[in-house]
Amino acid sequence: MDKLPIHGLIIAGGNSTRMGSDKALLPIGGRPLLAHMVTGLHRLCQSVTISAGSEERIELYRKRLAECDTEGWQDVSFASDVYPGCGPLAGLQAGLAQMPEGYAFIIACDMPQISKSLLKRMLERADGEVDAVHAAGQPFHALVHTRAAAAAGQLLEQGDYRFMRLMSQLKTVTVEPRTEAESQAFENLNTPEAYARYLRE
Ligand SMILES: Nc1nc2c(ncn2[C@@H]2O[C@H](COP(=O)(O)OP(=O)(O)OP(=O)(O)O)[C@@H](O)[C@H]2O)c(=O)[nH]1
Repeated sequence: MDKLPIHGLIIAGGNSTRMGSDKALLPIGGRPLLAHMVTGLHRLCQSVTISAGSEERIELYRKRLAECDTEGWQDVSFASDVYPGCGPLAGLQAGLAQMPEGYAFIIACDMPQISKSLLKRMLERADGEVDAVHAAGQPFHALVHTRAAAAAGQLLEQGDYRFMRLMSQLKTVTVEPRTEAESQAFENLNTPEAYARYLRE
């Protein structure tokens, strides 16, 4: 399939407190979840960036990905947080700030069920004028223009770390899932129960 004219960003610098171990490294079919996420994004996007938080985490992820079948995606980029410890908004800011200009497809590291059909409908609404295209109440599996890095940085400077606060400041349009499969794109593996359920299904 032809790649879409977007770049992929995986936000992956969290603490995985609810899971109790690093979500990005959860084994699925013998490979870490992060490798599945990179493969999924690489098929759809021009490039893949992982916003991994710290330099230590970047080294760990680089090493773990290098152990996997790369399926052609040796060219993954990494970003470290400029505002460490400030949550997903800091991950978004760090990633967007170093990505090629344009729309970035933003996904959390614990969302393995990327929906190509939903993404394509989101892209149809990304006309260059809107800053972000997302489903109501959902910050991830969304398109955000790289110019939003500035507004994210301003919020972080003010000590406001709320991701949806950024969305409320941007010019956005919403695109809702139409099918069960599209809705599943928003499911996170953020607890051991969610992970066990995903492995069973
Ligand atoms: N780069 C970066 N990513 C983050 C940060 N905090 C959370 N994330 C990522 O943002 C996404 C959504 O965050 P959460 O689901 O709350 O992840 P989490 O903080 O690891 O999980 P909990 O500790 O259980 O709340 C996940 O993919 C996290 O890896 C951060 O400070 N920096």
